[in-house]
Amino acid sequence: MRSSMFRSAQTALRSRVSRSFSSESSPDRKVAVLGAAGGIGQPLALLMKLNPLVSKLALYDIAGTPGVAADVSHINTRSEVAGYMGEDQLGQALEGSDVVIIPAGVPRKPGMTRDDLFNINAGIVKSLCTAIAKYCPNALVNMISNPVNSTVPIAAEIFKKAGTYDEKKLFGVTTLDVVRAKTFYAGKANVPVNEINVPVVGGHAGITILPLFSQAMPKSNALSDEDIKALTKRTQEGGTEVVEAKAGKGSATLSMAYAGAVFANACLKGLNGVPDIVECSYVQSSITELPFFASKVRLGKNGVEEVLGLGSLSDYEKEGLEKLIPDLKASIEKGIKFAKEN
Ligand SMILES: NC(=O)c1ccc[n+]([C@@H]2O[C@H](COP(=O)([O-])OP(=O)(O)OC[C@H]3O[C@@H](n4cnc5c(N)ncnc54)[C@H](O)[C@@H]3O)[C@@H](O)[C@H]2O)c1
Ligand SMILES: O=C(O)C[C@H](O)C(=O)O
Repeated sequence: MRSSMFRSAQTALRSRVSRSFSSESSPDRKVAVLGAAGGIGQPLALLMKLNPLVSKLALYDIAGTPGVAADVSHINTRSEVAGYMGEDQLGQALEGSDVVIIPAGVPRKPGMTRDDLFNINAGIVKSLCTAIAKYCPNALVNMISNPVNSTVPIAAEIFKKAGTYDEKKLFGVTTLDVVRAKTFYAGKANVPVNEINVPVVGGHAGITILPLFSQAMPKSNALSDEDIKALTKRTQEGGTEVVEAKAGKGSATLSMAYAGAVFANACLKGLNGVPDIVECSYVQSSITELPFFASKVRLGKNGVEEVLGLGSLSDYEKEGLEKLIPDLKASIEKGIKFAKEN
């Protein structure tokens, strides 16, 4: 009698606990991080381990993942963690993935542009995307490796060649530009940083990064045209600011891991059917003459549900948009050419 009372009390307690951690009842989701032992990869692995929407976390790199995986796996959160090292284990890392995040590749040093990374990173992205097409063709791909303006078109071409391309599932991660725009705007306009929304459109390099401060919410009347120009320039050069401060030790890693985790979380929520998930991302697009463009995107069960338009732009932003088109076009064409020829 007492033991059956004890058992039913235990069952009630267990269901109360599982209700209070509603994530435990959210669907199983596998996330793979490719380049997981790197400067971005490690803190991103940590942040994804903290995400209750993740049930399996696969950490892949060419070296160093057993240690990172062992370390992260001791954290008492939902996901099971496994490390995979070397090409032989790439298939296993990818199989069954819902979201694949790619921060694999070399970072900039002072004096370099993101395009200077093309020669090395294009090849890395090509081989990783070839494996994605084979082992998890339905996964949402979050591309972080630079130059994003070219690596996303490369990925699209590789998937087309493999016959698995779905434009709804390929994303260039430009969230760090949004994170920066919000931080810099809050500092200047003296508004609470956690309430700010600023769309950033275009691409992810120099003048192709176009923050739309005219659409910033909450609005601030305290900013002059000169302030907006300075904020725009700082957002466009945010990556270079970090590269120079790190003085040869790489580029943004911690803020990028945060931004990557924010974007992956949005993808997971969309997959799980949470409504109204909108983030800026560099995706296949028809809102300008360019085949790829970053703008606000509504995320859903299949990835991109809707690519949102640009909204109304200030004259300064219209000018910025016109200027960025040839730059971004050239980077897209370079990526496509590489993928077609290699
Ligand atoms: N999209 C963005 O906003 C953004 C922001 C910051 C950095 N980045 C880019 O992210 C990339 C990574 O930066 P990082 O600072 O982490 O560099 P890092 O050198 O610290 O780490 C890169 C990792 O990639 C791994 N790697 C190399 N080739 C690989 C392969 N074939 N398969 C799997 N892993 C491989 C390396 O072993 C290393 O661990 C760079 O290209 C950088 O420019 C993009
Ligand atoms: O600037 C870089 O090279 C890295 C990244 O693209 C960034 O914006 O921080």
